[in-house]
Amino acid sequence: MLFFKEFNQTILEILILIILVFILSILKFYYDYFTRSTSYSGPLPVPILGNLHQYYYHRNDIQTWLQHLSLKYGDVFELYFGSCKYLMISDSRVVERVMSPLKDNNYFVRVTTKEGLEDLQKGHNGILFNVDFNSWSNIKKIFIKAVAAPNSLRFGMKLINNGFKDLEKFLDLLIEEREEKSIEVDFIPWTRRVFAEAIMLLLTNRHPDLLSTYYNRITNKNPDNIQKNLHEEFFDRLNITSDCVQYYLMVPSLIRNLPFVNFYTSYLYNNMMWTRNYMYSLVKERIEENESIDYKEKLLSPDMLNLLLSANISKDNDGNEKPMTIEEIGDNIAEILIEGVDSPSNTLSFFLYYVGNDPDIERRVLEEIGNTFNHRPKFNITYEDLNKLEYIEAVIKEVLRIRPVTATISRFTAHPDQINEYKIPPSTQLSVNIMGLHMNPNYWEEPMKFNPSRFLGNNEKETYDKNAFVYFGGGIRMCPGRQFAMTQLKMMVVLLYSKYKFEVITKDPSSQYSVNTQCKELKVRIKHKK
Ligand code: HEM
Repeated sequence: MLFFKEFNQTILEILILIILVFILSILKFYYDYFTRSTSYSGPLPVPILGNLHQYYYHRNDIQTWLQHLSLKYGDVFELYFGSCKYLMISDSRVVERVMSPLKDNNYFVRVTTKEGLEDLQKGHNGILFNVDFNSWSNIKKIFIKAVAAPNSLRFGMKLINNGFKDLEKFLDLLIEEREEKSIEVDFIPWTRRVFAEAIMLLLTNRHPDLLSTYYNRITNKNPDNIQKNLHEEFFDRLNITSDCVQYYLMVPSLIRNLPFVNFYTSYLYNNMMWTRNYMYSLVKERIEENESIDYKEKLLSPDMLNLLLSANISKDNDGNEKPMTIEEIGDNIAEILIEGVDSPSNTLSFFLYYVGNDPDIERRVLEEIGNTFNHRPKFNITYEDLNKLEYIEAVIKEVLRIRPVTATISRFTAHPDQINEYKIPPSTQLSVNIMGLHMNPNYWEEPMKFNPSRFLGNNEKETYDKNAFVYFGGGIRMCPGRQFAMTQLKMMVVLLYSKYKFEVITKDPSSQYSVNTQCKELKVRIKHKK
């Protein structure tokens, strides 16, 4: 009896001790929080999680949540992901400094080495998370040559043209089958496949046959019996890969490894590894191919994969330049594929949605296409033609103002800074709050209204504050694929609206899960134009 009494007593003491430690650590957390040196307002964080629980609560519409927070807490406020503090910025004066085009602007780095990136064995050697200026700029030069040089832009147009021809073939087959000569489809899988085929061909000279495999599956009586091919599987997993990187950057490993949470963590991690292994085998295949052809032929295919294979970008331990490893090359290509597929396809889907819901805007889009191409039934679109499409460009900009491809853009500062009234302490993680800027009544008249005409002024600087419009980011890390993306988008708009009439059925194609905008669904009825 006495033994049990003493045993219970000890258990009780241990419990009290645990509760005391728990209470003390909470008190310490809030003491540190309320006495922090430079403080901005923001939603109250909780220990370990910070504001992550609020983030996940609002995960279906992070952009609106961030917009509300900036209205509530001001143009510079704090948000905690785990114990990491982010300063969320939606003051255009701060953005101007943070997104300066100068090489040594103090804000070159996106994020510093984070345990999350290390846990993913994702080094800092690609474009997106590179912290070393020289290695980043070498890879960027290759990117510009393969994607953004005038020849590459023209080649990109040709690829979109070919992709559209395939799309047209399959849509026409579907339309012809119907008595009513129209078809209702979710447009997202189609548009995503056109862009994915184009960027894959541009970067790796490999045709992934995504449109034909998709058509075969949806027209088969037992679609579930038709297995996805490897390329399809890869592109379906790509946006999970992008979510995985965000998740590893934001969620501390302690939480990632908690029971039940670890199921989700493994799901993301395994997806990431699957896409990586796919990329690595693609690189290995190319190395074998190159070994079997002569030097002259190799020069004929200056795609990004070959350019990366022949460049000396990495450095060994003694600082000597050396070729990149298969893994480094694969990760580089995968990064660009992620950027190059989802951003344009979401933008095009939202374009169809907004234009389809406003007959006046639709009329102006059709008029511009008609006038530019003189109502020619068959035409070859040139790069110069695309530059004339001012109204369509304004609609694309307005889509990207209201539906930016990402809710935030990160920058890290090593040195302290003072930007107007804002003090930026050293080692601060900044995050440009895009919705806070794009929907800010200080910078935009009727910000909630979809109004492309706001971008039609003769001189952009006079009509809007360019630091309040960061649809392609800004400064030295600004999207290097922007011209390529704009060219492809305009081309798709011209081709689609010249041939088809669209009736938008989906009422709310709102964004989905995570900081990246994902158009969830876009049901449209498509028929031929008379
Ligand atoms: C509608 C289409 C697109 C939009 C709205 C878009 C937007 C963005 C934004 C906001 C950033 C961050 C910029 C910053 O940190 O300041 C970015 C970065 C990037 N984008 Fe795009 N993008 C698009 C299409 C593309 C395409 C088609 C490619 C490739 C072919 C691409 C490649 C990249 C790369 C490599 C980066 C990282 C740049 C760096 O860290 O230095 N993007 N993009």
